[in-house]
Amino acid sequence: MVYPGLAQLATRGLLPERWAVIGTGRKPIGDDELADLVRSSLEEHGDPEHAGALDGHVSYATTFTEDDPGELVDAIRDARRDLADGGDEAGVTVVHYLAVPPSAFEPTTRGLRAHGLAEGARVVYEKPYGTSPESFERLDALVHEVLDEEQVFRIDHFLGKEATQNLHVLRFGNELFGGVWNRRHVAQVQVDVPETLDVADRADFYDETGAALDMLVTHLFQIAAEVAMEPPTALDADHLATAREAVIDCFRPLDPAEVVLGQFDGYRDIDGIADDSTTDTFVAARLWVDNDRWRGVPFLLRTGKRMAASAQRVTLVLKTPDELFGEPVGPGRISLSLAGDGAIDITTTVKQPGPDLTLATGTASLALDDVEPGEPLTPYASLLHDVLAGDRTLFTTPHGLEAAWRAFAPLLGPDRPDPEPYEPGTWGPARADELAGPDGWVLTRS
Ligand SMILES: NC(=O)C1=CN([C@@H]2O[C@H](COP(=O)(O)OP(=O)(O)OC[C@H]3O[C@@H](n4cnc5c(N)ncnc54)[C@H](OP(=O)(O)O)[C@@H]3O)[C@@H](O)[C@H]2O)C=CC1
Ligand SMILES: O=C1O[C@H](COP(=O)(O)O)[C@@H](O)[C@H](O)[C@H]1O
Repeated sequence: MVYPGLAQLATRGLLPERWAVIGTGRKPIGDDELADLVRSSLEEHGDPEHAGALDGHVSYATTFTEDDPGELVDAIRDARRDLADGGDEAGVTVVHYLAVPPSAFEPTTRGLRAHGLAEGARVVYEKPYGTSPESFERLDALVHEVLDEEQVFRIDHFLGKEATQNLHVLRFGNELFGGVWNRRHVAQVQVDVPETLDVADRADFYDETGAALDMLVTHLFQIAAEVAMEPPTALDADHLATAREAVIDCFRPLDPAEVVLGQFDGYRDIDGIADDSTTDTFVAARLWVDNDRWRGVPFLLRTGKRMAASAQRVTLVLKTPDELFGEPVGPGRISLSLAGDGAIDITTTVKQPGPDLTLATGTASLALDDVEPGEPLTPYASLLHDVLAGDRTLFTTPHGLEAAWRAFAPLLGPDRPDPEPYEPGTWGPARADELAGPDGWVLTRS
């Protein structure tokens, strides 16, 4: 996703005039293999029109460890010299992008310090930033020993999605929606990200991470915070970010009895996965936001691999009167699809066309790329652009993450539920359906 993001920025003329990418990893990669890697990344995840946008800009060097500079330290030095083109090398912005498993964040940060690569650089950390409250604290202490906070960009690409940013525009820009954004009008909130995807091509990363760390404490918590935030003191990007991070303090620590973990049948047969792995490939949780606005409204969060469908939906299920003209009313929903370029769908009760006063349900849909002049950036392109511009608004902060880890912590203790098996191609363990209440998950029903 990083290469396609860069390719989009390059094609749109949004990168600096002179730029270079040095890929790195532990094993050597030859020029042809690198070219294949980049090409397949662009084919699989990018826009065919951007093919070739990275040609001549990408090279590869084996990574450093704390004690060994590998090829990377020299490669960065040479690239800085080339990009400065006889000018001042201090004018070259260096971004270290740590798209590595969480266990590699600390050693890589120590390596940056050991090889003098931290000074003046920006460093992007992928998620999950830590794997527990303790490891989060240890990592963040180390990061602050090595870097100033202004140098740090903790990425959560769900925050870079067009539709995510529309959550607050829809709410704060339209009284119609802003007025119902509370427990008087909302029965429940669902953040639902089922995936048909497998994990076979990233078994090492996945087995040490699992669904709850990979997606719940990260993307789903951040989206829940986007929905739940209090109105910021000013409607600008900085205040919105502060409000988003602040509401995570109100997340009640998860009750393991309100969490269902799952593991799809066949997971343990994947190469690189232990025969007795208890890693979760599915998680559903009921989260409570303990403040006046949301008291009593369940936030239902669900995600998993090898499920029945792929979607990324945030839905506010609205309260409705019990009946109208003697007929049951509902459902009423404000729903956003975060996938792709995003969409907003409003579902309401309407009169069925015809002579009788009969009720029906209708949905009005707005594809966000239909909004003129529609030139959306992918989340990674958008966030990489922010990193280059030094704009940290859509990145997470230690304060918000500390609160997220506090709310997540009960799932790491002895009460962590055992993952329940589920058939690939289904909606996960049956118990997860009960969690959503009598009307169930909106996506499962549709
Ligand atoms: N895949 C996805 O859809 C998304 C992933 N992410 C995040 O990106 C990060 C990487 O995930 P993903 O790309 O899927 O995982 P992969 O397993 O595909 O890639 C991990 C990469 O890290 C390198 N690596 C592993 N250990 C080390 C180490 N000790 N030092 C240096 N490099 C190392 C590997 O290269 P080598 O083996 O050559 O060292 C490999 O390139 C994770 O933090 C994940 O949460 C975020 C958003 C989306
Ligand atoms: O961070 C991650 O996100 C992807 C889903 O990303 P998207 O581009 O489809 O929005 C998920 O599949 C992956 O497991 C996770 O690491």
